[in-house]
Amino acid sequence: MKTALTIAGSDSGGGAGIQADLKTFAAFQVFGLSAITAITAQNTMGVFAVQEVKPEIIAAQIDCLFEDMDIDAVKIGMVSDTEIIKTISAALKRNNAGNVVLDPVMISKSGYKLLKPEAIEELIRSLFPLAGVLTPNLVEAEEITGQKIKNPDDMQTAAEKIHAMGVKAVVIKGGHLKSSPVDVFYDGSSFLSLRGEFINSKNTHGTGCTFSSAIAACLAQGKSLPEAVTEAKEYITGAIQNSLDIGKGVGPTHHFYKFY
Ligand SMILES: Nc1ncnc2c1ncn2[C@@H]1O[C@H](COP(=O)(O)OP(=O)(O)O)[C@@H](O)[C@H]1O
Ligand SMILES: Cc1ncc(COP(=O)(O)O)c(N)n1
Repeated sequence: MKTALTIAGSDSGGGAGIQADLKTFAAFQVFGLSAITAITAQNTMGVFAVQEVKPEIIAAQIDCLFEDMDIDAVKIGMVSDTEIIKTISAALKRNNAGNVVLDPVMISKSGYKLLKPEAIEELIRSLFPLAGVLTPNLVEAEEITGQKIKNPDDMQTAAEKIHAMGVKAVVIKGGHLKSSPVDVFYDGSSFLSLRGEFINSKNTHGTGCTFSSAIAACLAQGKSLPEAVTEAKEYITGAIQNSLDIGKGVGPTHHFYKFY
């Protein structure tokens, strides 16, 4: 069986973070591994507390997995601060990690800062060069490029700017667009528009985590990057269409909608 590692924060509410990533890997029948960067006290209403994991424990989780197993893909989510980012970058380099999907998680849907603003520069410096693909949402792409993004044309310009910053490929997610959510993929040579219908659901907690993990699972299975992003878009669309009315706030998507 193929394996995928998620390096991310724990969401006690189960809809985002490590929990969403492992469920997604399982839905793709890829064996999931995890290195937890932070523990959040979180539910569908918000994030109430965060405890970051010590950098040496994060490094130990990553090292012991690579020492023991072949890891077919890596997804990176919440990375909190500069020290943690440097630690993850060094660990991935010394273990020659491949198929790295970097989701530059900055702010939760409920408005909590999951990345310290001063750490964005380090994220660009240390993790962008290791990423096979970066998956920012509109707000994150605006933060990274310093430009406003209002429509698919702006998304293409932003994708070119981000590619020039040293990532091999980028898919800018359009879930926050006013119009139908189109995601724009760019790998330095061609663009791909991943079109979707707007699904009128309040339960979209963890959509970005689920999408990036689905890309990692497809890469672990040996699919090409364009195939992986296309299949991940199909999967997240189905997961939102079948999303779950669990909790009082923004509920989770249904990771196992293909099975039950
Ligand atoms: N209401 C929606 N209807 C259809 N697709 C959506 C909707 N919300 C998000 N998506 C899709 O889910 C994926 C995650 O996007 P987004 O919600 O923008 O990420 P994030 O969780 O990082 O903010 C993208 O493929 C996006 O197009
Ligand atoms: C641990 C963790 N990682 C990522 C997210 C982002 O997910 P969302 O944007 O849906 O709040 C989150 N809320 N919690």
